[in-house]
Amino acid sequence: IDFKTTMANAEFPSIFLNASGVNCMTVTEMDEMINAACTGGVVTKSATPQQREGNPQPRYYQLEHGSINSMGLPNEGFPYYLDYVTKEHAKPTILSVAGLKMSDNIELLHKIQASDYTGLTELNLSCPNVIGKPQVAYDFEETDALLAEIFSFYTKPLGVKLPPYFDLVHFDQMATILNKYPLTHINTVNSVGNGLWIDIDTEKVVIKPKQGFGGLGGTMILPTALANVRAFRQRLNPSIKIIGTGGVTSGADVFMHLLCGADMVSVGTALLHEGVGIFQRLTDELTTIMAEKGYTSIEDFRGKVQDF
Ligand SMILES: CC(C)(C)CCc1c(C(=O)O)[nH]c(=O)[nH]c1=O
Repeated sequence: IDFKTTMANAEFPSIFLNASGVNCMTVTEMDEMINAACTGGVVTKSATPQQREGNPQPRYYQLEHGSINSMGLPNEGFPYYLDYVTKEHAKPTILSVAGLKMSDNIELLHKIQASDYTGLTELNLSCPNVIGKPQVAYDFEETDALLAEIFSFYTKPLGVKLPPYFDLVHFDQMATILNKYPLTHINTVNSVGNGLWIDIDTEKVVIKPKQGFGGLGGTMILPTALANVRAFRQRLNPSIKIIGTGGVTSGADVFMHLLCGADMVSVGTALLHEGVGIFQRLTDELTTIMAEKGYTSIEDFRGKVQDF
């Protein structure tokens, strides 16, 4: 079965990607993603202007049904990732960027615009905002202003990474804003923000940063991820593609993301646990489901989830 997907000027040989942050910090990890079977390419760790150590450890913890993290944007710095994605690779790259403040985002996109990189870029809108205001993606005016400024000069393929929303009116408000801009895609969802887990033997939280508050990933966020993929597919211009992220551990989960309208599917927590072999397994499991249902192409069912 042909799992090839085109987004903007990039042809991905498979629908599968890593979720930014997992298996994409170094050249070695990014090359491993590209060279692995059944991957469509690689998404870089969100790059900040300078290299960052990130938060003190423990900053990631595996739960029974997922994960919690407060990594703090550890990364090798923007030049490292721009250099990597500008080189030739066997599969497409998506350069993820995250400013620590508004001016960082503008500065990074000016640099990409001026660079030789012609591939896709993804702006992580979970980036922090001014103190006292929520992350940018939860500040609709700020998101609108940021995208307006970016698209006043940026002409290369650009998508945004979104946190989950939990109110139908927020889906309406965010989609109204996103539909104003020539985005290649959205990537939804980022981790479910500020969860908390406790080790009852020690009665302590399980990660050190932020008094134990961290983003949730894995199986437990799949219903939230599916809702966000479907809600935005229903609301966004068809020209804006969707990378479905969140809670994928099986071919059935991939099938649900695709039924909700995802064009590509990325894997985070399960990739960290299983390694890049997971992409062959997901491909095999999805192929089996499609064969059982008599589907010969993803177009036979993409976005066709039915109401009850
Ligand atoms: C949460 C931020 C540190 C502002 C952005 C980076 C990021 C992180 C991280 O580096 O802590 N973890 C996530 O699950 N998603 C993210 O987007």
